[in-house]
Amino acid sequence: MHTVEFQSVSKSFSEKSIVKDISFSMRRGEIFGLLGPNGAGKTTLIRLLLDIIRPDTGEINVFGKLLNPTAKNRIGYLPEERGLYRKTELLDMLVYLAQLKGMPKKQAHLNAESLLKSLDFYQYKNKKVEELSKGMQQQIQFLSAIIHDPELIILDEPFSGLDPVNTKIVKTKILDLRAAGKTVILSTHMMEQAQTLCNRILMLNKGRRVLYGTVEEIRREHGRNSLIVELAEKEDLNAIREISGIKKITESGKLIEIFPEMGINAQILLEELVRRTNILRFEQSLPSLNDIFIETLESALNE
Ligand SMILES: Nc1ncnc2c1ncn2[C@@H]1O[C@H](COP(=O)(O)OP(=O)(O)OP(=O)(O)O)[C@@H](O)[C@H]1O
Repeated sequence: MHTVEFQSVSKSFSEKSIVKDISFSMRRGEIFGLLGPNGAGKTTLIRLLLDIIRPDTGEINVFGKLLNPTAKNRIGYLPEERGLYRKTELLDMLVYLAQLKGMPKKQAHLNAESLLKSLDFYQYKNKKVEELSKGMQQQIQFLSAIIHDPELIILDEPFSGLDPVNTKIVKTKILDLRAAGKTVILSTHMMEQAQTLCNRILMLNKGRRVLYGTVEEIRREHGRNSLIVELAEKEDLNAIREISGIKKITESGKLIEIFPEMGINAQILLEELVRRTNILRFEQSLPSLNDIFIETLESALNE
């Protein structure tokens, strides 16, 4: 069973098509990246998923069924526009939010205490939200999205406004959620975070699906099919030049990058290299998600 499944979903506002025939599915226990430039339709897609707006056509299933009020209590949402009860004390607010999602008060209390402790915020439990720094408020907002122990957690730009230390803390929390079998949707413009955290991604551009798959698959598909090799001895470079099927070799210090000719598999080339030279290290050169993001948008511009 998929945690979330969109089948040919489309949505227009005032006859302007915003989400165009989108299909994808999400598995339990994965971090799913929702990527795309400003205005691509990511928030609209999240609103569709949360049943805040309805699709014009297509079907959305959550936890294997059409979205219903019980399912909504199993979802946690950190919206892009933040909003907390500023005059309320931390612990009380978290308990209240969990109860709103159907959790009994006693359990809500236990959860709130445990989460506050996990971020080392327990000492602030009786502070009002407005007395906290912006970064702390941001983290409290994150906690308020998971206070009721949801199975599906939607995080819209969870790192915005956080310094590197707090970014790391939130990142660790997201990984903990995945380890606990939760499904996490991460909508972000921070490609580095998406690359390291996400199992799979969906990238939208102008409401259309332009990339979809595992990060690994997508990086390989967009790979340059080149090899980066560290040689024990520089003289080996001459031996490499004698290998047929190599289009180009570039050098950068101890590392060389070898570009095979069209139709030549990098793996076969590697076997030849190992036979003829003393290789200390090799890796297949893969583009970053950031490079792929830019390349995909640029090629869409030229269409
Ligand atoms: N309720 C609405 N009525 C009319 N147009 C809307 C509505 N909601 C969204 N849009 C339009 O849909 C498009 C996609 O917006 P959306 O907020 O989904 O993009 P996004 O990918 O989340 O962007 P960002 O990264 O900037 O947050 C935008 O052009 C926006 O103006």
